Amino acid sequence: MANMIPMTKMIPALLEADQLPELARQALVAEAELTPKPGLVDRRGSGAHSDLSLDIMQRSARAIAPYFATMAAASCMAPMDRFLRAEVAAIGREAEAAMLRATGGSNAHKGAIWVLGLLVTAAAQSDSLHSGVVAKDAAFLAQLPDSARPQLVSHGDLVRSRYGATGARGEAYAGFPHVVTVGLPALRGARARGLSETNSRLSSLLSIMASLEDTCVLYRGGDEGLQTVKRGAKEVLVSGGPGSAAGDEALRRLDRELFARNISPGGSADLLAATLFLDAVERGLYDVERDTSLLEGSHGTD
Ligand SMILES: CC(C)(COP(=O)(O)OP(=O)(O)OC[C@H]1O[C@@H](n2cnc3c(N)ncnc32)[C@H](O[C@H]2O[C@H](COP(=O)(O)OP(=O)(O)OP(=O)(O)O)[C@@H](O)[C@H]2O)[C@@H]1O)[C@@H](O)C(=O)NCCC(=O)NCCS
Ligand SMILES: Nc1ncnc2[nH]cnc12
Repeated sequence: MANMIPMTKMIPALLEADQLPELARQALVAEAELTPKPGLVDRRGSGAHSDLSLDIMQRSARAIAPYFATMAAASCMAPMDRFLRAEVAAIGREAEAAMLRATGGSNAHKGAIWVLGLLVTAAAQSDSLHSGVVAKDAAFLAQLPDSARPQLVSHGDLVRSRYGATGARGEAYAGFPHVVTVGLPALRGARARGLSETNSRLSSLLSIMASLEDTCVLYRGGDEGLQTVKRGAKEVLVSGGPGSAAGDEALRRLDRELFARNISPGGSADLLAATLFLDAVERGLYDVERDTSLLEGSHGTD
C-alpha cells in the first residue's frame, strides 16, 4: 500500500495532507466513545448490537485509518475524475476488508469508510478547508461512476426498493446535508450556548437522528422504527436537550426503547463522525505534538 504523501502538496491554512487520516481516525474514536448514545455502542456497552463493542469499534478505527492515508495520497497526485473515483473505491473496498478482519467479521464502519473516505479525498486536494466546499467536492467525486461496483445486494439496496430511502449514497450525492446543514450547526450552536463538549456532540447526533433516513434503522425496524428514532430524538431536543433534566430523561427513554426494539442509528453515528471531522478540519484543530485535540471532551464526564 502506497501511503506516502508528497511533501510538496500541503493543505492551505493549518493542515497538511498527512494529518487528515489521523483526524478521520480521531473522529471515529470520538464518536464511538461519546456517551450516552441511544442504541449505539458507547462507553457503557454494545447498545443494540450483539457483535460490536467499544474495543471492536476502536480496533476497526485503527485498522481503516491507513486506508484514509492512501486515499489522501492518491488524491494529492490526481485530478478529481473517474480514475480517482475508481482508485478511491478500490481503496475503500480494501478498507472494508481490513475492518472485517479487525472485527472478526462485524460491520463496524462500512458507512463511515464511505463518508470519511470521500471527505478525506476531497479535503486532500481542496483549496479551501470550508466544510461546505469540501462536502461539495466530495459529492462530485461520489457521483462519478463506480465502474467496479460488485453486483451484491446490500441492506441499503433492500431498503431502497422497499421504502425508497436513498441512504448513504443519497446523502453523499446531495453534498452531505445532514453534516453541513444539520450536524455542524447543531454542534456549534450547542457550544455557543455554553453546553459541554459531550452535550454539544450529543445534540449534534440527536439533530441528525431527528431527520435522517437511516437505512440501518429502516432495515432492522422498518418505517415504524424510523419514526420512533426521529420522534424520540426530537423529543430529547425540545425537552431541553442533553444536559437538561427533562432532556436527559427523554434520552434515557429513547435509549431503552431502541434497545428493546433492537434498533441502532448507525448511519447517524457515521454522520456525527463526519461532522466532527469537518469541524476539526475547518478549525485546523490537529495538534501534532499532543495528538489529542479531537478526542478531548469525548469521555462523557466533562
Ligand atoms: C455507498 C456504500 C456505503 C454502500 O451503500 P449501501 O446503501 O448499498 O450499503 P449498506 O451495506 O446498506 O451500507 C450503508 C451504510 O451506511 C450507513 N448509513 C445508513 N444510512 C445512511 C444515511 N442515510 N446516510 C449516511 N450513511 C448511512 C450505515 O453504516 C453504519 O451502520 C453499520 C452498522 O449497522 P448494522 O445494523 O449493525 O449493520 P449490519 O451488521 O450490516 O446488519 P445487521 O444484520 O446487524 O442488521 C455500520 O457499518 C455503520 O457504519 C450503513 O450500514 C459504500 O459502501 C460503497 O458503495 N462503497 C464502495 C466503495 C467506494 O466507492 N468507496 C468510495 C469512498 S471510500
Ligand atoms: N457507535 C456506533 N455503534 C454502532 N454502530 C455504529 N456505526 C458507527 N458508529 C457506531
